[in-house]
Amino acid sequence: MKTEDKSNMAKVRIAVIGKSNVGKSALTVRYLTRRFIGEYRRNTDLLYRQTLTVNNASLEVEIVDVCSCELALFPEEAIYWADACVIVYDITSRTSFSHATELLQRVQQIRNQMPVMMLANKSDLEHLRQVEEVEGRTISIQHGIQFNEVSVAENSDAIYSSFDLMLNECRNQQSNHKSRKFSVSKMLGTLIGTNGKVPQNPTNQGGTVVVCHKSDLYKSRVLKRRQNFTATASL
Ligand SMILES: Nc1nc2c(ncn2[C@@H]2O[C@H](COP(=O)(O)OP(=O)(O)OP(=O)(O)O)[C@@H](O)[C@H]2O)c(=O)[nH]1
Repeated sequence: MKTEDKSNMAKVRIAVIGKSNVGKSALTVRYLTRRFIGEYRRNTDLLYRQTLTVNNASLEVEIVDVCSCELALFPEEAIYWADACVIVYDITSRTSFSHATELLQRVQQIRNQMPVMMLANKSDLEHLRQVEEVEGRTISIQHGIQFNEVSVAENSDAIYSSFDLMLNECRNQQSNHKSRKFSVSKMLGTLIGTNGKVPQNPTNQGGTVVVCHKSDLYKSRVLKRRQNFTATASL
């Protein structure tokens, strides 16, 4: 795709959060590459960038996989940076469910219009289950968000359908916002003579995986700089 085409492409940023070891990295890589990788580098936040086709339209997606965000280190910067948020817990860990519930409340306190979904991972480990599906579903209904139980290891279809649904929701929000912004800039353009043209920055091409240190992510300037990062790292 040409750079000039890509500069008009919709872009969605997603923050994947949840307690350590729930499968955030495995989920992100599964969604983007269809592969399951058992072990990942710990204590590292990862930023993934990839162009996807969702509902026959290209979309530039950035996903930040925030490593083990304990409540004391609530990833506020990542939540403000993101257009949508995925909260993950592990059905074999009740503490990860309590943690996810607290994260959900805090996310909705600071970004109440942001699309959020909750994924209950490791449904293949039924014999170790500590959290019933109905518990996750109930809390999600109470907060008006999407919920699915999945197994990243077993490649549940719901991983793809739920991410796609959330990306569509973001795109719709953005196009509604854009059309409102367009009418305002058009009106201003008529008044000051710019014909409503808003300058746009060119965006990068291709899929990218950026490895960064956990502490860096809380500095928003670092995230902004990374948007122009082109080096790749193996998964
Ligand atoms: N059985 C099973 N194991 C899984 C599943 N998803 C992830 N795992 C395993 O769970 C462990 C943790 O996965 P990660 O993706 O590293 O978890 P994380 O949430 O990113 O962990 P932190 O980096 O510590 O925050 C790994 O051993 C994965 O192989 C799943 O669906 N089923």
